[in-house]
Amino acid sequence: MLDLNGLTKEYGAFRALRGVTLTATDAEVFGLLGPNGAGKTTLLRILATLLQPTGGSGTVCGLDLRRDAEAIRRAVGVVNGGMGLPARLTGREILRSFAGLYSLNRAHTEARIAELDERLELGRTLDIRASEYSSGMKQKVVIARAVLHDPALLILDEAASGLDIFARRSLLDFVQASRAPGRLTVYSTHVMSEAEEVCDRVAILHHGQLLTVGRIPEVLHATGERTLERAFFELVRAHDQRAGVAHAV
Ligand SMILES: Nc1ncnc2c1ncn2[C@@H]1O[C@H](COP(=O)(O)OP(=O)(O)OP(=O)(O)O)[C@@H](O)[C@H]1O
Repeated sequence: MLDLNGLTKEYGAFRALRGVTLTATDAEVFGLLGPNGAGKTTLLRILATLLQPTGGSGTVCGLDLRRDAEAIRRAVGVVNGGMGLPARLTGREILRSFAGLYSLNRAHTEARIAELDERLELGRTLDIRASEYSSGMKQKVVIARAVLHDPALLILDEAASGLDIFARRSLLDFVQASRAPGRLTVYSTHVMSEAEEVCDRVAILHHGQLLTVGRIPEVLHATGERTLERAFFELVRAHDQRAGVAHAV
């Protein structure tokens, strides 16, 4: 489903990703964790083919990140914290206009909107303009728009940031329910409790390098810690200590 081999990304002289190798299978929620500036958004943008890697290779749903960008875009849905919506349109109009981009027919679109209304409790958001949305209402429509075409890979990048506890709960429940054959959800966050709740496996990225990839109990066991947050601190600390030693030699 997702197969990355030594992916690198340089912005000028700055190395944002330093050889990322990982695989993820369908029917799982895969967590991408890391402190600010770790390279999470860079990696997710490469998966969505919004950025080209500088080196290495990778496939999404068997499609090549470099050669098959257009096909990958049809197979991917993206949600990030900063997405905008056209202020003058209602939720239903926004979803219908997106359906047009994906060439979904009218009957399919209406059935899908009804299904997402039920799953995401879109309610009033469908019939009032986006300019009148609260941030939780906005995020629901952003998510509905991202999954309207039933993408094989759903990428959520800090999707819960800025949401109140109700909207956050409904997002996490939606992610929990997203596991299905042929579907992979990649959930990026720096909030460890969210990852602990919804992710089956996690990768911890720091300074563009993967410090670990595994099921959460394996990560806890390997670090001897009780919580993912403690395991995260320990892995980052140990890495920085080794890097400090390496710099000092
Ligand atoms: N267009 C760019 N040009 C130069 N440097 C960039 C660019 N985009 C990102 N970077 C740098 O690459 C590094 C990784 O950024 P990225 O946004 O991928 O991290 P992140 O893990 O998503 O961080 P955050 O949690 O703060 O969003 C950062 O040091 C950032 O400053």
